[in-house]
Amino acid sequence: MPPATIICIGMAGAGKTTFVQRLNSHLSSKEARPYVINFDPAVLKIPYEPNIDIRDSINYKKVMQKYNLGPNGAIVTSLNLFSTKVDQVINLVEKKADTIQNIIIDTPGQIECFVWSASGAILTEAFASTFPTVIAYVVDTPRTAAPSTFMSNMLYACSILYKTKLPMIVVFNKTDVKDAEFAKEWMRDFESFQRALMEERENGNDGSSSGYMNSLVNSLSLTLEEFYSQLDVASCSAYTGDGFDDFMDLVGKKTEEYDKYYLAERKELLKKNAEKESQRKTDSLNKLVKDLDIKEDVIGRGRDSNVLSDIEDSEEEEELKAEKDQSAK
Ligand SMILES: Nc1nc2c(ncn2[C@@H]2O[C@H](COP(=O)(O)OP(=O)(O)OP(=O)(O)O)[C@@H](O)[C@H]2O)c(=O)[nH]1
Repeated sequence: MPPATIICIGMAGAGKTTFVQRLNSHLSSKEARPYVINFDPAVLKIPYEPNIDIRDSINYKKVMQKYNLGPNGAIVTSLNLFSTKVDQVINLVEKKADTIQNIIIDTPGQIECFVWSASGAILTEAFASTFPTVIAYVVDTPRTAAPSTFMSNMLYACSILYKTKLPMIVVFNKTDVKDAEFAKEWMRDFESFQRALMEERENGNDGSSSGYMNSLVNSLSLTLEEFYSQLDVASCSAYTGDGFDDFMDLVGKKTEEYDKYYLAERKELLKKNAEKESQRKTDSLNKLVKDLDIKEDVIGRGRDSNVLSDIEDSEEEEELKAEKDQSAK
């Protein structure tokens, strides 16, 4: 079975890097050492030993200086430069594919730099079309305890699901600080979330007492109900290691889902893209021919092979002639 890829995405400080470190040691302790990749060019120190580290090929500080960029621009440019090596990255991982069960990917905290950049999409696509791939959306549980923050975070997760079109597990991290039961309850029971929102509004904590905000929040929470129905939720503490067995069970479930639904969709998408690309090439070739006013018979299809068959024919004729001459003698 090909190894499952877990792409860890989450807001800055949600605990992605600590989560990757804990997951790495959790799997290693079960003698299922994963393949770990760091795609965050700006991180100073990582508490695990990655198999592939973007920082080995790209110097983020130099990118900043050379192209005169700010922090986010430099992350995007570093990812762009690195994405040109994506084939080599996939080759390296494929060589190890028989000996590993999981690939774990750490991404930059500036989600938009990864999820909404062309290079992030290229890297994600490359993995998703080679291995079963799952998104682990890491959430800072204590910092999402307010209903309006919770909703913003879930809308973000929803947009990532929409963009990547990959199976997703929402990981409520830092449960050693705050239990994630409240969040699970809000996801299960729409009314309990509405009540919490109402309380927040009555206490004047969300700063949105206008009628417009009320109706917007209500309709958004209904939209999220549909989103939750497709989600799987894990609660973990990257500090204590709690919840990692459950998380890995969900990865197994989502991998099956990937094989069942997403893979077929992906193949269809890749096929459509290939068709589009081939159509684009034909169109631009036709345009070029038209622009250069080249006559069609000059670029007639099979022209090269016609020349080849001529050579073969003439060779055959030569051989036949030689045979005839021989027998005549
Ligand atoms: N209490 C507690 N703290 C945690 C946990 N996981 C991470 N942290 C802390 O949260 C802070 C941020 O953790 P990181 O792992 O650096 O978070 P990140 O999402 O990788 O951050 P960026 O790379 O900046 O996006 C650090 O101080 C961690 O020690 C956890 O499970 N429990």
